[in-house]
Amino acid sequence: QDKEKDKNVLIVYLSRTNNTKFIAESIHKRVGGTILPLELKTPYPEDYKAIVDQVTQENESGFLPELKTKINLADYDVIFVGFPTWGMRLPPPIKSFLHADGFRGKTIIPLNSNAGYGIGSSFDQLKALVPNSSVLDGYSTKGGVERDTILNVMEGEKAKQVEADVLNWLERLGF
Ligand SMILES: Cc1cc2nc3c(=O)[nH]c(=O)nc-3n(C[C@H](O)[C@H](O)[C@H](O)COP(=O)(O)O)c2cc1C
Repeated sequence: QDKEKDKNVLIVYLSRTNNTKFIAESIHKRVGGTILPLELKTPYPEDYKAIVDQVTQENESGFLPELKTKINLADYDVIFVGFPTWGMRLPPPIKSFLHADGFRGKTIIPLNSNAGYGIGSSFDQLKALVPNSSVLDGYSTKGGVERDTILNVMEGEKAKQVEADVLNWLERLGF
C-alpha cells in the first residue's frame, strides 16, 4: 500500500475566527498538498447570537447552505476536513460539502476546534455522511470562546502546543 504522504492531499476547512484555520495550516506545513477555505454563497452573519440562531434553525430543518468553493474531488486521495464544533454538531456547510458525490474510496481525516465542550456528535456525523470512505482518527483541541469574545487563541504557547500535537498525530497516521 502507498504511504499516506505519497498521495494527493486536500486540506479543506471552515473557520470563522481562524482557530481551525491554524490547525489546517499546521497540517499543510507538514504534508503539503492543496489547502482551501470552505466559503459560502451567502456568508453567515457577523453577530454571534445571529449565527447561533441561524445554525440552530438550519440543523432543525436539515438545510444545506450552498457553497461558493468548488472542488474537483477526483484530484485527491486524502482529504482533511476541518471545522469548529457548532451547536455540538457538524456545521451545516460541512454537511453540504460531504453530501457531494465522489468520496467513494477516499481517505477522510477530520480536525476540529471548539470552545472546550469537545467534538459533540460532529465526528460521528461526518463518518455517517461518507460511508464509502475510510475515516481516520481525527484531531481536536480547544479553540476560541466567541460567546465570551475570546476569538483566535492560536498564538504563543498554545500555538506551539498545537503544532507539536499535530505533528505527533500526523506521524501516527503515517504522514
Ligand atoms: C454558531 C457557533 C456555535 C458554536 N457551538 C459550540 C458548541 O456547541 N460547543 C463548543 O465547544 N464550541 C462551540 N462554538 C465555539 C467554536 O467551536 C470555537 O470558538 C472554535 O474554536 C471556533 O473555530 P474557528 O475559529 O475556526 O471558527 C460555537 C461557535 C459558533 C460560532
